[in-house]
Amino acid sequence: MRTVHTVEEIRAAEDALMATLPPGALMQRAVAGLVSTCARILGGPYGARVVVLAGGGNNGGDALWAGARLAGRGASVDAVLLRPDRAHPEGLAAFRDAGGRVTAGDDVRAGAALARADLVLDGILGIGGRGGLSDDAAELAARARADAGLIIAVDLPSGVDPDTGEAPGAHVVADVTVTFGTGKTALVVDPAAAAAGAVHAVDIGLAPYLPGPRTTVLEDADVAALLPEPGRESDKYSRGVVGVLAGSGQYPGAALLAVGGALRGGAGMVRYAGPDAVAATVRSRWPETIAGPSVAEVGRVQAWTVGSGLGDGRGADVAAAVGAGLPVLVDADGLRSLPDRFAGPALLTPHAGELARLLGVERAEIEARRLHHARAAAGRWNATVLLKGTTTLVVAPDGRVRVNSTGTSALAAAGTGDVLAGLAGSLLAAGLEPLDAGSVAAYVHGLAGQRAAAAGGYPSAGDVLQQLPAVLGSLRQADTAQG
Ligand SMILES: NC(=O)C1=CN([C@@H]2O[C@H](COP(=O)(O)OP(=O)(O)OC[C@H]3O[C@@H](n4cnc5c(N)ncnc54)[C@H](OP(=O)(O)O)[C@@H]3O)[C@@H](O)[C@H]2O)[C@@H](O)CC1
Ligand SMILES: [K+]
Repeated sequence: MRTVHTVEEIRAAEDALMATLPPGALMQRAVAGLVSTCARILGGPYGARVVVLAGGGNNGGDALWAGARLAGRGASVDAVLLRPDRAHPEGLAAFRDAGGRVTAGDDVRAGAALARADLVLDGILGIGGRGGLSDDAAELAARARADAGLIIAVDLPSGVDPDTGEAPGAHVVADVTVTFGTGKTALVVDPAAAAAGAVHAVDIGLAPYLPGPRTTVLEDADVAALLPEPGRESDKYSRGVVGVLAGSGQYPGAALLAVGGALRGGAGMVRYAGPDAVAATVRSRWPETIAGPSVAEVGRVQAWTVGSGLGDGRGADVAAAVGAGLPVLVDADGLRSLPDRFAGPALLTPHAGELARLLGVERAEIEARRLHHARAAAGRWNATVLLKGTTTLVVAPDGRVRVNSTGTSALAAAGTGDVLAGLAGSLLAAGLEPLDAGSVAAYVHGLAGQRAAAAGGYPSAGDVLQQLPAVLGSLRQADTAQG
C-alpha cells in the first residue's frame, strides 16, 4: 500500500524525527536518495550538464545539496536562484565549494544553461508551496520543459498544490519526481499528478512518526487481501446475491455488461429487474440469471446495482432499490434519482460530467478540483463517491480516500462503466463496505483493461469483462503464494 499524508502531518512527523537527529541529518537523507536517483537516471553523473532551479526554502536546499554532490561526482552544474536573498545558506555554500556556478533567474546565462542541460532539478517549491509559480519561475519552468533533456522534481513538481492535487497556476511539468518520507496528494490526484511523471519514493525514516494515512493507493497484495475468498462451504447465498437494475430497450447492452460484471466478479447469483425483452436478452447470454419485471418482484438480494443504461422513466424502481435498506451502487441514469441522503451503505459511480450535473457546476471545474468535488458529493449524499477518470478516486463520507493506480485509457470505451458497476455490486453483495468495494473494483477493472489492451487493438467493454476471471485468479494466486 502506498501512503499519502498531508503537509501538516508531514511537518509534525519531521519535527519529531529531527528532534532525535543531529542538525541537517534529515535533509542529508533526502539528498542522498535524490542524488542516487539522479545518478541512476543519468547513467552516471560524470560529464552531465545539470541545472538546479532553487527557490528560497528547504526544497531549494535539497536541490542545491544534490547539485553539490553531483558536481563532486564530475557533473557540470549551474544553479539558478529564484530568491538569492533567501537561498538555503548551507546548501548554497556546499554548492559553491563543490565548484557549482550560481546565476540569478533573470540572468541570460540561466537561459543558456537550461538550453544545454541534460538534467534540470526542480527545487523551486516543495510542501511549502502555495498558489502557482511566480512569473519569473514560470518562465524558467517553461524553458526547462522546452529545452532541457529531463526534469526531476524534488519532492513534488513546483507550483502544484500539495494537499489537494489542484494546479491553480503555472507549474513545473516533470518527467520524474523524487519524493521524501511519504506520498502527497499532489502526486496521486490529477491534474497535479499528471505533472509529477514517474514517482520515486525515498525512505527518510518518517514512517514511525506519521499517523495512519487517510489516503492510500492500493497495490496487488492489498486488493488480494480484500477480495472475498470463496471457501469450501460457500454457497450462492454466502457469495452474495446481486440485484441488477440496469439496461433498457434503448440500451440492452448495459444490462448484459452489468450482469456479466457481477457474475464474473464472483456473485453467487444475479437477479435482474427489467422489461421482459431485455431480460430475455440477458438470459440468452447469462442463462443463470433470475429475472423479474421490477425491483419489488424480482426476489431477495444482498445488494443492488442500479442505473447503468437505465434510460428515463424508471425513477420508481430506482427509489425502490435505493430504499430497500441494502447496500446499493448507483451509476449513470440512476444518479438522476438520488434520495436526499443515504441512510445505509451507498456507492455512487459518476464520471466528471455526471458529478458536474449532480453538483450543479461546470465539468471543467470538476476536472480542476476532482478531490474537492468528490468529497463534497460524499458529504452531501452521505455516500462513498467513486469519481471515474484516468486516476479514479474513491472517497468515503468519513474522509478516507483511495486513489486507483491501475487506470488506463483503454477503459475509455462505451460500456466499461457498466462492467465496473456490476463488478462493484458483486463486492457489495459479498459484504465489502463501499470504500473497499469501489476501490477493489476499480483496481481489478483497471488491470482487466490493461490485459485487454495488451491483447492488441482497442478493447471493447466485452473484452474487459472477459479478462476479469484471469485478473482475479492471478491476484488470488499471488496472495496464496505470499501467505
Ligand atoms: N523539514 C525537513 O527537515 C526536511 C524538508 N525537506 C524539504 O523541504 C521542503 C519544504 O521546505 P520549506 O518548508 O522550506 O518550503 P518550500 O516548499 O521550500 O517553500 C519555501 C517558501 O516559499 C514560499 N512560497 C510559497 N509559495 C510560493 C509561491 N507560489 N511562489 C513563491 N514563493 C512561495 C513560502 O514562503 P513565504 O512566502 O510564505 O514566506 C515557503 O515557505 C520539502 O518539500 C522537502 O523538499 C526534505 O529535505 C526533508 C527534510
Ligand atoms: K519541487
